[in-house]
Order: sequence, then structure tokens, then C-alpha cells
Amino acid sequence: MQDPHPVPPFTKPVKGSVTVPGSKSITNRALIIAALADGETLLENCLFSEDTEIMVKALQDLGFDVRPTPADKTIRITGLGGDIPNKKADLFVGNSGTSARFLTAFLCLGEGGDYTLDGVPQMRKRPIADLAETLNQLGANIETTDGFAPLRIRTNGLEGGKATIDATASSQFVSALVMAAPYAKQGIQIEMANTSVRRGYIDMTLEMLKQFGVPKSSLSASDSGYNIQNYTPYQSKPDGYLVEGDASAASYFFALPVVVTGQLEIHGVTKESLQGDIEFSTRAEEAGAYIVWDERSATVHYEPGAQPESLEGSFYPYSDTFLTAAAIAPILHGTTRIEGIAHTRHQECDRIAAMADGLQRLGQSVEETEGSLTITPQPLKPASVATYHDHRVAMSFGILGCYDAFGNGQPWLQVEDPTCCKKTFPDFFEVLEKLRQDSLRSAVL
Ligand SMILES: O=C(O)C1=C[C@@H](OP(=O)(O)O)[C@@H](O)[C@H](O)C1
Ligand SMILES: C=C(OP(=O)(O)O)C(=O)O
Repeated sequence: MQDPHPVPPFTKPVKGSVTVPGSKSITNRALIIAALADGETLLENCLFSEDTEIMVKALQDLGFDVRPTPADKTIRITGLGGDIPNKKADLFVGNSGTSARFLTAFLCLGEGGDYTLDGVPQMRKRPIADLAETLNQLGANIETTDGFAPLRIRTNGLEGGKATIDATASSQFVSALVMAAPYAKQGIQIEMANTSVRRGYIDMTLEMLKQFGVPKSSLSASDSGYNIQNYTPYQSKPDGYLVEGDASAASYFFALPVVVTGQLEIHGVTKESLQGDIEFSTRAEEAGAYIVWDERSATVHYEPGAQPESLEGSFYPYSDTFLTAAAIAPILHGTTRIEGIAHTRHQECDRIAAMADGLQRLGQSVEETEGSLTITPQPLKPASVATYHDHRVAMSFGILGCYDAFGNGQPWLQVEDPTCCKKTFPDFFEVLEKLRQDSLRSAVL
């Protein structure tokens, strides 16, 4: 793929269908849970991307039998009931937050192990100290490097019991603890140090514990914390566990008709998703889209000539999608103000700064605070947009680039380092181009 990638605009309303890849959050949780269960699990509709390959490779490095078959989107994995076979391993987690946090807690369950866990330079800046501290309160032995990766983890099983966590920086800390909890000697009772935590992701984790056989009576959740009992092992799923389509990835396709008008079927999504990011569909409706839901798909309609409304308010619960909203703000009517996103300054990159930079290059008026971004549309200028190794920056601006800003069908927005979307959606730009071609063809028919 050319770098920077000139995004070819849609010159006709979108008309077609797209299937979103499997959910990253669910694939990586299911891998951890299935590795802890006793026996073989078949995971279906898995995501095959950098973040899930990192998790698969880490589990293989730990001695698990994990067999991915990308052609049919399945992964077979044999769980060992809480045992971790290899006692020494140096794990590489790239820039995958879920892998880094989930594996840290998972490793602590092993007996007699000595591990290191490290990633790319950006991972060495992403928060993990609060998780390590809480695990140490629960009997683990984790050394950080001044509060960050690389970590050294020496293991002797996890005692568990009561601990406090500050999960302001990442909800993944709590999800990591919750998934390990049934194998901690005393279970885990987590008290939240404060109430600002993105509960949707923890609810997803608790729901998956139940799907893998943990009885409801062994789990309790309240505003102040979570209590997960021990001796509630996961049940393997030899007949299959179906991973939902990725709701964060779906946000790009909920936004596309708002940008280019038309009608788009999105397959693999469900309104009753385990993933909070499905709420972006409601924001697309606020912008003027009309959505019809089916059991496993949604059809998004946007009438040519409609005036897309601006978006306002908190994206805190589903902040992976704030970038989608920010990128389409230039074509919305009025000022878009996005709040509740301070924590995204410590993710794949400083996401607020990255979006502000790209939008300014495109001629937009942008104001940022520590936790918000305000975009007032201005005439668009052709530009090349930096993506800071962040898949969501690349994909979001990819959607804006589909807008035929100058009415001549010529690319005007270039996405730098477009292959960074391999983190969660390796063929994103190919899928977008196919939709454009399909839309051209349907317009001719
Ligand atoms: O638990 C998960 O699967 C995720 C939680 C969120 O992270 P933080 O809670 O660290 O913001 C989200 O941004 C990430 O893409 C996936
Ligand atoms: C923040 C993200 O990922 P992670 O934290 O899993 O690296 C993301 O995918 O937007």
C-alpha cells in the first residue's frame, strides 16, 4: 500500500454491505479464559490481527497448544486448568494493551515461574503500575521499571483476597483481575479506589465469565467493587464459542453513510452487544442516520441532501469511537464537542493531540483541553495526516477522506503509515475501497 495513502473519495452514495472482523476485546478475553479452562475450546469468528496474534504467540511461548486457522477464523486452544507449562519466558506484547494487562494478571497464577513482559517503546509509556501494585497486594511478585514495562514477574500462585485498585488509567486493570480471580486461592475482592472507571468493559468481562460457566452466585458487582469467589473454574467450549463482530470497528461504517450518504449493511454487529462501543450507533443517529437492526446486522441509511447534525457530550464509556466522531466533525453542521477522553492521551498515542493535529492540518478550528476536543468546521484543505502508529487515527481519517470535498472525485486526504491499522483491522483500506467500487457499480445499474 502506498504511504501516505491517498484516500479515493466516494463520488456516489454508498450502497453495499460490509462484515466487521471479530472483536479484539472478546477474542483476547476468550483466549485467556480458554487457556485457564480445562480442555479444548474452539473459538469462532476470531479477530486475526496484530493484537490477537500477540496474545496467541504469548500463550504459545508459555507452552499452551494454540492452533489458529485464519482461513476459517477459528482458534483451537487447550486449557490446562490454571497451570502454565513453561516456567521461563520473555513475552513481547507490542502495543497491545489488552495483552499486556490481561497477561500480567494471568502469569501471576503460575507456580514457580520467572517471566519478563515488554513491548514497543509506546507500551513502555502506557500505564500498568496500578495493576502491578494491586496484584502485589494480592500476593504476586511483580517488578516494574519505574512503574512501566518491562515487567519481571516471579510466580508462586496467587493468594488473592482483598485489594484496592485505582483503574482511572485503564479499565483493563480490573478486567485482568476479574479473569484471573476464579484461580486465586482466596478469590478476589476488589475495592475501587474511585468511581471513575469504564464499567462497560468490566461488565463485558463478567458476562464472559458467566458464558464460560462461572455461576452468577460466585460473582458480585457494586459501585464500590467486585467480588469473585475461588473454586469456580471455567468450562472449556469444545463445540465452539462465537466471538461477536468488533463494535469499535463498526463505528467507521456507522459513520461512512453520514459522510457520503447512501445505505450500508453492517454484518456481525448486534444491538445487544457485549461491547459498549455499539453505542456509537446512537451517536450516528444523532448525526441524522437512520438505522434498522436485525439480529446480527444493522442497515444504516442516510438521505442525500440531509444536513448532518454535530455531536456533543461525553464519549467516556466508548472512547475508542471518539476518534471516529472527531474525524467526521468537519462535515457536521455546527461545533462538535467531545468530552471524557483524558485517559486516551495514554493509549496507542496521545489520541487527543493526534486528532487535533490531523484536523488542524485539514484546516479545522480545534480546541483541546486535558480531557476534551472541540472542533468547529472550516473549509477543508487538502493535507497529509500523521497517524502516530495509531490504527484508530488512520481508520477515522480514512472515513473522512471518503468525502468528495472538492466535488472532483480526486483524493485530497492522505493517510500516513496506513498499515498501522493492522493492529485491529489489517484490510481496512481494502474493505473501504471495495465498498467504493461496489457503490459505483450499483449507481450504474
Ligand atoms: O478491555 C478492553 O478490551 C478494552 C478496554 C479499553 O481500554 P482502557 O480501559 O484501557 O481505556 C479500550 O480502549 C480498549 O480498546 C479495549
Ligand atoms: C486502546 C486500544 O487498544 P489497547 O488498549 O487494547 O491497546 C484500542 O484498540 O483503541
